[in-house]
Amino acid sequence: MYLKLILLLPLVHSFHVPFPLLRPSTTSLSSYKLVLLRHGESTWNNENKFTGWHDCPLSSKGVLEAQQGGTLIEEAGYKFDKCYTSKLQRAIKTLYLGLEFSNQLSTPVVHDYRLNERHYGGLQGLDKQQTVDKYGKDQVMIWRRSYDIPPPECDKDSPEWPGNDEKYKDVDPSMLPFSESLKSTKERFMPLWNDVIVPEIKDGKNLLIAAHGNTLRALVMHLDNIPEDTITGLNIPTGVPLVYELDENMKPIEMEGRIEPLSGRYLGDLEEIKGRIGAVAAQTK
Ligand SMILES: O=C(O)[C@@H](CO)OP(=O)(O)O
Repeated sequence: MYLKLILLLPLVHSFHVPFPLLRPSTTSLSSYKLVLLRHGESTWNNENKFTGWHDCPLSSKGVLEAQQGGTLIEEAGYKFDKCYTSKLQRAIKTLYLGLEFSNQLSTPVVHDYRLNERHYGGLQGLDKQQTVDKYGKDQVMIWRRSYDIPPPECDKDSPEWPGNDEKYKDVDPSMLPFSESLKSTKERFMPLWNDVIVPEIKDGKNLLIAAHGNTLRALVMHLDNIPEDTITGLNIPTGVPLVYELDENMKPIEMEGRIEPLSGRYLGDLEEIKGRIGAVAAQTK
């Protein structure tokens, strides 16, 4: 009897393999899974304003997008052990709506400022199209999408400098930006990825990261080893779950239905997603 049980154990374990999406907390034998989610449309996205660290809420469309993102997660069967998000309400609210609509609201959540959007410096609050009219399309494109050129800085006494915001009172002020390029955003985020998130993934935890367009661009740039001159053309749509499978070295496995240069794949209708990606690009014409 005991012998039979012992012989059966490996078989019981192998039942996990064909249904990796349905398992609550362990990984398949071949890969780790990670789900990324950009927040739904915010009120300032809707008003076409540079947002950065400004803490505006989701628009009503953004709420719907986040709910739909949660439904897609539920339909695909993803369950999370833990979630990471920023200190900004549009990402936090998106995360909770995503968890609510995938029936896992009790999942533990970590809020870390290192997942905040790229700080847009002195541009925060300006209308994107008016900024194009004033400075020209090329200059604004450099501020929006160049890899290492930051927008002009905000002032130290500006409400847009996070050192003047209670939310960041526990953060060393020297770590709080006046403006950031994608490169400096990536440098801010990578220690959280390497020191905190990667060990949890390797420990077998299924994670959901709800963050922002530019922090997620920084993460996929790292995961997919995207060159600096290619990342400039990459935009992440609001509220669409992006699923990655990673090997034991945290290298992504190319998934079916992916949109290059990403190895991960978005959940949902590909044509609609492509339209939403194009809409982000078209915010400055
Ligand atoms: O304004 C912002 O903070 C970001 C994301 O909404 O915009 P962009 O896509 O122009 O970097």
